Amino acid sequence: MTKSIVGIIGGSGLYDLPGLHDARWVRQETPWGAMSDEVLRGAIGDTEIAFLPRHGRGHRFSPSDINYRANIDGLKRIGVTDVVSVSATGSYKHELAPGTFVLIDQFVDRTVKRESSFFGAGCVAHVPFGHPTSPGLMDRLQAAAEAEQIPVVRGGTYVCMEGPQFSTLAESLWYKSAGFDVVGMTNMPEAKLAREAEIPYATVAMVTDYDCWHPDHDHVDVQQVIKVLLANADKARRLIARFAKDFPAEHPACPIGADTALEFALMTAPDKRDPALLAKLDAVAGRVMGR
Ligand SMILES: CSC[C@H]1O[C@H](OP(=O)(O)O)[C@H](O)[C@@H]1O
Ligand SMILES: Nc1ncnc2[nH]cnc12
Repeated sequence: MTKSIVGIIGGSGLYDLPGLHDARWVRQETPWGAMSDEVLRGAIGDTEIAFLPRHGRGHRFSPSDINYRANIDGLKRIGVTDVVSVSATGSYKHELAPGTFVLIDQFVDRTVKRESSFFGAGCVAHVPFGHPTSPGLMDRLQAAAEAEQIPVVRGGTYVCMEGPQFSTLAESLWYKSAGFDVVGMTNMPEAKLAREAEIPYATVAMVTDYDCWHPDHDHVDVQQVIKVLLANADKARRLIARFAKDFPAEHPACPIGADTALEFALMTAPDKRDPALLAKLDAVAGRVMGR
């Protein structure tokens, strides 16, 4: 049996998680460098929680500067079995108005300058990623939302741009015409790395604006984003608290096998693997090393 530890990665506007018992901020070292911040450890009900503010307390890291590998590796070292990301996003759909929560089921990665894999020269791996978020976690988030009477939209495509500037009008119209639902700057490569680390991942996207395509909203600015974030932060915390409280003590197997993603993924022959890289992969790939 693997004991559940629920990881929450808080995005813009969500830099702590009040209401944890036995709460303490804990520093976690990783071979990939520094995490965005210390991790807030504690519990909600009987469920152990590890909360990480993605941009660091005080919002110190821009989306391109976040050390996503350190963040995911650090959570893995702590024993986190499942991760929920809470993220601010722009919307490409009239019906996904500011204040709407969307459970993301697909991503499009438009980032260009981020380390997006733990693997590479010396140990090559290809994990399946057709379904990047875990339907098991989405079911539980949906149930938590229903219990808290928080409306959520199930399913949506999140396009991840590099930023930090918001989109041009041409980009915004392009993403909208492609059928994407929301835009953000952070969930890639985070979700890819979680999959490589065999941690089921889900995203609650909080719509904060209509980006710049909307005829009544000429451009997006941070002030407007923060206003919507603050108005919805309480709702997000209630959703997370209920989700965590109802989470099973034993890690529930991911229905799409995100927690065994490395099973057939390693390509490099055992005798050709680079010992230095293997040493760094002890947490992420320890389960399958030596095969
Ligand atoms: C403050 S608006 C732009 C900022 O917010 C989102 O971050 P997160 O996903 O961590 O909530 C977006 O991706 C940008 O980083
Ligand atoms: N319009 C937008 N574009 C990119 N990231 C965002 N985060 C919140 N709103 C956003």
